[in-house]
Amino acid sequence: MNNDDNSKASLEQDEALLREALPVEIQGRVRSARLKEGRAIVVAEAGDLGAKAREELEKLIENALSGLTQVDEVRVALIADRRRRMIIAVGSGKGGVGKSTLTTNLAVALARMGRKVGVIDGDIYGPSQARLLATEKAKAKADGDKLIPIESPYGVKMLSMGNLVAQGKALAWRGPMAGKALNQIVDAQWGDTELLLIDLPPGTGDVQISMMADNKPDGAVLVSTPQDLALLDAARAGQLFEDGDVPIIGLVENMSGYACPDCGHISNPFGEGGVEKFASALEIPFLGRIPLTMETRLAGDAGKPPAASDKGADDENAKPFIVIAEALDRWIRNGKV
Ligand SMILES: Nc1ncnc2c1ncn2[C@@H]1O[C@H](COP(=O)(O)OP(=O)(O)OP(=O)(O)O)[C@@H](O)[C@H]1O
Repeated sequence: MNNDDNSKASLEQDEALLREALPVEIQGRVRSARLKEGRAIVVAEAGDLGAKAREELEKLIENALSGLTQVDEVRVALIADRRRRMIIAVGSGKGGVGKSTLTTNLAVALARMGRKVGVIDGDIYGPSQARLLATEKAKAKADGDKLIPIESPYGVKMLSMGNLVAQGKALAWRGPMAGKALNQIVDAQWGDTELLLIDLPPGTGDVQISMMADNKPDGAVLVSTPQDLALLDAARAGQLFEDGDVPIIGLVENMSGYACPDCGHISNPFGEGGVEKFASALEIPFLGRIPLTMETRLAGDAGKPPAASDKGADDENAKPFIVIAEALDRWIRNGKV
């Protein structure tokens, strides 16, 4: 080994020593850690943290390293090299087709598969994620200028436009204000969240336009009921993503087939297979269909997403959401559903 190799090995040894002395939950933030004549110099990522959380991070690093015999002094430099999280938008052309229900259940199913997921309720004019994720009683707090997401009981963090605006005042939030609110939520203190699902308002309005400009999603899931009119609107919503070069991950058919709770007969109030045919005509992947069931609606109102069922995919109301979440998980891993 020459001198260069020696010094490289010793730098690496120092770095490993310092990193290992830190609590596991903050190790991922460390960009570099060096030790020079008893002085530990740690550079850590804190772009997503507010003032109080930054102070705490600094203290945690100082306390952990000052206990080492090799260290006399600790210097911490916090940088704001904003960590990139994946953003997936869930959109529809029309309201009431089940976009929010799908977003919640995909988030819960992905969290149960081990992903760290956050939900953003971008539907400023009719926020529903607080009800769906049972966080209605929680108030969003802030650390300095950073909002702190709310922990739902299902392992999914969330923030809603509804947390930023007093009930009944949403209509005054037009244009740039709505877009700004969305930016503030995307920039919140999401911590180790790796994936944000945005439940968009229906259509192609202000929130969508500002999202495409400032927080362009990595992909979009479109949801539609099987009626022709809903499909045409979904196509229009899809166009917005295509125009902005956002890949459409696929199309979901919601409220397809209604199983009569008394006799089990399946009827198709909105037609059958329409969304799949439509997806194939547009060469968009078809991600799956979610039947219309009384349980799904009641579960939504009660803040108990079917995807959180203890029975997992053995629960017939959870299964369709889990199947679509698995397709999404494959897309996140290999870019293909
Ligand atoms: N598969 C389903 N089976 C039964 N009810 C459903 C299903 N999907 C959604 N619903 C119900 O339909 C209603 C509308 O759903 P949801 O709020 O998810 O739609 P949305 O497209 O987000 O609507 P909005 O545009 O108002 O935000 C809710 O009462 C919900 O519980």
